Amino acid sequence: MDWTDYDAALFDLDGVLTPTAEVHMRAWDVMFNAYLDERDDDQQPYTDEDYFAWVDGKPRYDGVRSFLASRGITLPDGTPEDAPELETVCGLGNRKNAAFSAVLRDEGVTPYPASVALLDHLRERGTAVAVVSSSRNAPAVLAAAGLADRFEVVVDGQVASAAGLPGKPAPDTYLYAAEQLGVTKDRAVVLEDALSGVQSGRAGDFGLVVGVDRGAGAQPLLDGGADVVVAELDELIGR
Ligand SMILES: O=P(O)(O)OC[C@H]1O[C@@H](O)[C@H](O)[C@@H](O)[C@@H]1O
Repeated sequence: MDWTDYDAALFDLDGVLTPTAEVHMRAWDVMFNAYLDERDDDQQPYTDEDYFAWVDGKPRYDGVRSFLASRGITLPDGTPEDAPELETVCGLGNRKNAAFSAVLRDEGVTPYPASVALLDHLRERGTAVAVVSSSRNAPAVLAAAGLADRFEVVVDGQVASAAGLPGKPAPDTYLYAAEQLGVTKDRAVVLEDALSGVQSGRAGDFGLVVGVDRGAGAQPLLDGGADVVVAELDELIGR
């Protein structure tokens, strides 16, 4: 890869820099299956395919809404302050968050070594870097992974909501990060593991969209808008 063509790398976090997409995935599975069991309308279980199709990469409550809609279920939105016991979109999202936070607290996070190798390379060559994550937990995950001081710009779920930016697959959070770094979109690379994430990079017309296949599948990522798909980020170390 020739980095002289680019001024910045915009990284998704969960599943790109840290193996936390797995933790999100497990927490969603436990929460949605418990919820579907509670209902009396004979729903099929929630599966990993449901995660990749409806939830992966999206902001918390958008993921809940998308999955429920796929099953013909509509709940009141509620508000982000809703208690986890409430049967609302926000209540269910917050139920899942309790499970995610417990794993983060008990197990910590180790970043992918190959991703840290690419960050080291970009630091050496002076390429600007930002994190663009749908997650409201991104600052806590970055801190737990020892990566917080690597990024000057972090656009997470809280920042997006405060700035009124629509989440992935809309391009707005990535465009906002590029603007914060003072780089143009054609000189910026988006790195993403989720279908909604590569769609966001494509919709923003960025210089390069890199898909990282952590389970979404290389072909779906290419079809969604990735220019190239890699298994590990150190494949991108180059000039
Ligand atoms: O941590 P939060 O705010 O609930 O965000 C959830 C989402 O954060 C994203 O980064 C993950 O890719 C999603 O899969 C996850 O569902």
